[in-house]
Amino acid sequence: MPLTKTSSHLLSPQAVTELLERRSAIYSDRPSLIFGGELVGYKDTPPMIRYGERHREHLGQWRAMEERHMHGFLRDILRTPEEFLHHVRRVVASIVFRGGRGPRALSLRHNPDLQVTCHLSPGIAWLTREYTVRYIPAWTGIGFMQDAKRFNKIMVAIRDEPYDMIKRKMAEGAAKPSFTGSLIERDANPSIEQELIYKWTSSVSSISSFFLALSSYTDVQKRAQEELDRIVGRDRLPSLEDRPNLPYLEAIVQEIHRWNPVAPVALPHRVQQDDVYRGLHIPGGAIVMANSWAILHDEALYPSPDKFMPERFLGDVKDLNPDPRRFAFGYGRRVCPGRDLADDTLFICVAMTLAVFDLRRDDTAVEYTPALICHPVPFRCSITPRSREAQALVTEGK
Ligand code: HEM
Repeated sequence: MPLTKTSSHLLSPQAVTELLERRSAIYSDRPSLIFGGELVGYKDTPPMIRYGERHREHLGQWRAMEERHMHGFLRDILRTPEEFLHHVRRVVASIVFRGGRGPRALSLRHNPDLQVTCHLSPGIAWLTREYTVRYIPAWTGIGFMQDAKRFNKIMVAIRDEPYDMIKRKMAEGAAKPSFTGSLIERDANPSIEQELIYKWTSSVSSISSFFLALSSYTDVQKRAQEELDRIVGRDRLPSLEDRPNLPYLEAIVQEIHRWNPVAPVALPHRVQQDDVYRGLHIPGGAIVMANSWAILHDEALYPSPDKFMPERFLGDVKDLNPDPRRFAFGYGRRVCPGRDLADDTLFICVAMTLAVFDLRRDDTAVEYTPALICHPVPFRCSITPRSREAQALVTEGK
């Protein structure tokens, strides 16, 4: 564990558990990020605010709404399968901040900058101590300052537009049920709710990974479809209630969280006072990064870590293959409050999609954008209905 005044990298489950979880009272602050925080506009979002400034709320259960949106997603895919990545973005946006689907989600269509977080390469986002960068005007033409200005504009639009629309509709009594709407109802103070929407890109990434993995590993796909046919049958779509009876699908969801984690180094934690871990002095103010990717790809914990192998979670070997959700959603008091929503959304997407579609890819390349939040590089994937009956389930809906 290399330690410096400014940053420490935790590479083992023991270190993240001991420091970020057991000692979370002092390891839950965030450092201030100049580029990714202030300049781009993430500064006052829940992931970036200093510890103790605001209280987080846990997300509620949204099963029926998730299933309804996911069914709409299947219809979209049936109509224009080649646009599946766009449909993924829209369904996640719909689940997080709107009950209905319509022009606002569509207005973001084909906007490459939507993947704003992809561009926050760790190198740039880590300009935490370079306070001078804040004062370099964009007109100097220095690349990242222009990027910051452009990203900031998009961030403000992504942040404010859907939220303002839901608020307006609620005032008119015309709002459909949505996650954001329910939060507004509970607390009229907009700060937390408004900003929760930032994170929906994380779920987009994990659902895109599902399409990438399952279209490449067709043997996994076949086994999942066999389980779905046996347990759910072919005359209805699966629901979240089926989840406990679908262990192989559950294992696929875990493997997606592990294989290419959305947030490979989680988000930085800042220790608030001097501390000692295994004889090492950790100075107050140090930035502590948990390298979740390294843990989730540790050969000693997950044998053949680069392979997409859901069956690793079906065995019961002590100390092997721990549930990756322990690491993929972050740590201690800053753990992701959207984890249940995100995990359910991923499960129902995997189950419904595989129940009715076959996925196939000729290309086997697996490439991700290097960033704080990683996405698969856009790829092609053929998506076809499994049968006439499956197609009818999508169009008629049961
Ligand atoms: C697969 C999907 C997702 C993954 C893998 C994920 C992962 C993470 C990670 C690693 C963190 C940092 C935790 C830490 O600092 O230790 C985080 C924070 C956060 N996530 Fe998620 N997330 C996902 C989806 C969501 C969704 C759908 C929402 C909201 C609707 C959400 C809301 C948040 C918020 C508000 C924080 C900041 C918490 C804090 O700093 O106290 N996330 N997430």
